[in-house]
Amino acid sequence: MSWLTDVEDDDEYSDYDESSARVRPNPKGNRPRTKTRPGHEDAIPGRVLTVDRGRFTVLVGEDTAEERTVLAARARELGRTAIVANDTVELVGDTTGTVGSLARVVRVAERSTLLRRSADDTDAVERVIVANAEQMLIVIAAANPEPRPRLVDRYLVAAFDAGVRPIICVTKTDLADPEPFLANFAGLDLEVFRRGQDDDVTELAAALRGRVTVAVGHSGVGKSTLVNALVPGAHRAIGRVNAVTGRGRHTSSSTVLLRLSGGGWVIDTPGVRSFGLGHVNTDNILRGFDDLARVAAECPRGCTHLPDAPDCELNEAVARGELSADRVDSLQRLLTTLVPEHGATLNR
Ligand SMILES: Nc1nc2c(ncn2[C@@H]2O[C@H](COP(=O)(O)OP(=O)(O)OP(=O)(O)O)[C@@H](O)[C@H]2O)c(=O)[nH]1
Ligand SMILES: [Zn+2]
Repeated sequence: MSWLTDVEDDDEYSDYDESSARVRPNPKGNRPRTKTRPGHEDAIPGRVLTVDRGRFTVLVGEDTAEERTVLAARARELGRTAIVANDTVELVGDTTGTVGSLARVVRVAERSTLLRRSADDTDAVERVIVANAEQMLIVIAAANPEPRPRLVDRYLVAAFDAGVRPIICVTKTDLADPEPFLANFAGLDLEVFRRGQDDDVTELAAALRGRVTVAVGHSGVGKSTLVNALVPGAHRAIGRVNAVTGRGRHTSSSTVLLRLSGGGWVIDTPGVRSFGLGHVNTDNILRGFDDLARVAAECPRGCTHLPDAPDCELNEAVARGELSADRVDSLQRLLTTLVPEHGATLNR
């Protein structure tokens, strides 16, 4: 299973059936269908900060003198449309944000990106985790717990599927040299940050400034420690790594947006440890590789682009010396995470 059993789902989902939160397969882009209804001309926009038991905390009037958080519930007319962290929604009713007030969400704006996961690799039903993120910060420890390339591959696939730019931060570089591990990703041209105990986070903070970044990482890698360094005052609970399992203990499980002091947001996803990739298709991954996608456009129909694929243009371009073997290797490794017998067993 790709999803730890000790993780609570966002309560949002327990009230609605799976079909409610799913997005229709859409190989041409990852924009979901959004329900828009006429009326409510007086509705005001806001950013969903948290989702909890059918209640949404929405930031209204962002960066203005009228900025406030408003508690809201889903309007009946919205039906079962998913509302997730960082969605832009429109509110009607009591939007004053005063204690005891409750507004209604009447619209969910079209999303620019959409991070999704399925329950496991064999499950094509997907759930939305975060909307409109621009970057995915993949947090991985140099040691304790040992870094696993296949886990990072899975995050990368989820990022490419979402249309989100992946970046990596290796923590605990005081414990081990991260370079041998990072060599696995050399062909991907990723921005990589390294951090040891108490190192400052100036460079990473600069890469996040003014952007919306969703942070993901396996338990115990030091994600909370990192988020606290990036967002002083965030007070994300720091766990202890179990000496036997090398895993941390989850202290909280709901997705939350944290504001960066220089502008921008970090979205912490304590409940999201890995991604079931049952909903992802090859084309979605290829979109993250413009240079290779252009070549692969000439492949035979239904080409898997794997090393054994007959007449695959990618393999042939490498053989002719026209494409970097490293880069095609990297793509092929990501594509193999979608082959059930590889992905499913390497999931945890
Ligand atoms: N040596 C070393 N330890 C670190 C570093 N960063 C975090 N730790 C420790 O690693 C342990 C786990 O850190 P957390 O920040 O709780 O990890 P997490 O990824 O948030 O894990 P959960 O608490 O399970 O969500 C804590 O004991 C931290 O003090 C680092 O750079 N070097
Ligand atoms: Zn091919």
